[in-house]
Amino acid sequence: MSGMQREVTFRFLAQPTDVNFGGKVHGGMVMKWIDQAGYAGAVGWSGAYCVTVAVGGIQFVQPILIGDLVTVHAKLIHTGTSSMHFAVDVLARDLTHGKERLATSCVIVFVALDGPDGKPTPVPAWEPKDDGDRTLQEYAQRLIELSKRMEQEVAQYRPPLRHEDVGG
Ligand SMILES: CCCCCCCCCCCCCCCC(=O)SCCNC(=O)CCNC(=O)[C@H](O)C(C)(C)COP(=O)(O)OP(=O)(O)OC[C@H]1O[C@@H](n2cnc3c(N)ncnc32)[C@H](O)[C@@H]1OP(=O)(O)O
Repeated sequence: MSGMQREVTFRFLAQPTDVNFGGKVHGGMVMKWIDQAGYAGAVGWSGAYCVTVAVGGIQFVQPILIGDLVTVHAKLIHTGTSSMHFAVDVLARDLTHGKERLATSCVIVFVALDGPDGKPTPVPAWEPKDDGDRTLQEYAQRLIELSKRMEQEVAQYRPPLRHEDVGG
């Protein structure tokens, strides 16, 4: 039921196909897991088809190795009209030693659409319940501001796209 499921957790083992030549999981693979967990959270919250629009504050803190137990935890921390902002932590645990460590964290933003090729559609509003929630919501809002400033910065240096550049 939409508006009821705030958190999603994926848990699996890091496999040889996930790692680079140095034996560490590719950053791109970690981002794929983040995208998938965020997508599951966004669809679970909104009950609609969702697309990724932004990722902010991503930090690769520690590597993930083959055989580590990986936990990807996505938690809704802010909703706009059609957007849902999830704080995602990726944790890794060497099963032989048992200690879990933070590998990667970020905030990922999804927008609910009224169909796979549709337009943004409203999502159920989420309200913070305690000070911890309020702190996370403020963090999401600060990242939106930073993202807008970054877009303005990038726009100054990106040449305008021509019609033929986009395959039209
Ligand atoms: C039925 C099929 C089943 C399939 C099931 C199988 C799938 C099983 C595997 C799934 C695995 C995972 C999948 C992941 C999902 C993808 O990876 S989707 C692919 C990557 N993403 C895209 O292609 C999206 C491309 N972007 C777009 O199409 C357009 O930007 C959008 C999202 C339609 C928005 O259009 P727009 O005209 O910019 O709309 P606008 O009203 O201005 O903004 C909408 C909202 O986005 C927010 N926004 C826009 N830009 C930003 C930004 N940079 N930062 C923050 N917020 C932003 C706005 O603030 C606004 O928020 P609200 O105020 O409504 O809360």
